[in-house]
Amino acid sequence: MKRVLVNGAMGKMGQEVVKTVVEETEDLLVGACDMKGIGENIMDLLGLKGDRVTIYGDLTEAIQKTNPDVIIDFTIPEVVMNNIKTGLSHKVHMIVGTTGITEVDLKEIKDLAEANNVNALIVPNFAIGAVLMMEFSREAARYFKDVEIIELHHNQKIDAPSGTSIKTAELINRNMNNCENNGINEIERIKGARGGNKNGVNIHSVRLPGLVAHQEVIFGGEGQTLTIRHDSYSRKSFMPGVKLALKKITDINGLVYGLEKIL
Ligand SMILES: NC(=O)C1=CN([C@@H]2O[C@H](COP(=O)(O)OP(=O)(O)OC[C@H]3O[C@@H](n4cnc5c(N)ncnc54)[C@H](OP(=O)(O)O)[C@@H]3O)[C@@H](O)[C@H]2O)C=CC1
Ligand SMILES: O=C(O)C1=N[C@H](C(=O)O)C[C@H](O)C1
Repeated sequence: MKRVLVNGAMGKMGQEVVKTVVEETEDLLVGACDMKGIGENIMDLLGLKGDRVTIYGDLTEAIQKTNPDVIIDFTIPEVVMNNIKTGLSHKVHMIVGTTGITEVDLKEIKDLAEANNVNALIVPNFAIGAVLMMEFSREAARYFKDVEIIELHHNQKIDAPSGTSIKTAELINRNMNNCENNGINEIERIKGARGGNKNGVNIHSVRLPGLVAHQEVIFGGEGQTLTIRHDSYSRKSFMPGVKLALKKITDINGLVYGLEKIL
């Protein structure tokens, strides 16, 4: 049984994770941290049965008061690296779903995890379908020279493009040597109309109420296109991945990036 602290516990993902840890795992929720509900009992707030779990407003204090084995972080890109450093330096394993972690950050996380003899599992997308969509896209990239990504999310999402689309572009780029430029001098009449570009792959971000988390990867070739699409219709789609991460966090060694590595 692991002692679990959820950071960002009152957010959209955090609440779902808290419920899942309490109701669907053998692990023990010992702490919660968020900017909302500080001092309150999250069990009451979310209508859950069990002992009191206080919401702290400061991660260091939460760690000191609750002595967790694992922190699950779903906060915001601006603070996630600080959270990871705080957790690892207190020798707590980190499971991180929050976006905004760069390749440079990953190197720093790896070193810190190893120095403190704890593990960090960084997962851009916990939905198994999304992991497969990324894997299939990486494979398809061997056979096409042109690709664009459309990612679509709920209108409360603060960052763009999504972490998933960035990881997809990185994976595609490893297998596609020629996705940089088709040689046309394009005229972009409205700035941003052609999206942003990561590793030679254009990414277009849609934000609308009604959506949860969706992505299309469209490959183009002569006379044909191949579309690989994944849809998360509810945040429940991420929970099997979170539970798997919780199960495996003590078995991995140092830093692991991506759910596919522990499937
Ligand atoms: N890997 C995956 O599979 C998934 C990843 N995500 C990512 O997870 C992150 C969270 O998403 P979501 O739940 O939708 O976002 P929310 O905005 O709903 O939740 C974030 C929560 O973190 C809180 N928070 C902000 N700063 C801190 C801090 N310093 N310490 C503790 N808590 C803090 C926020 O409080 P307040 O609002 O008061 O600032 C809020 O309650 C995003 O980066 C998102 O992209 C989302 C879904 C799946
Ligand atoms: O903010 C979200 O909702 C999501 N964020 C992650 C991302 O940016 O890729 C994962 C998923 O798409 C949901």
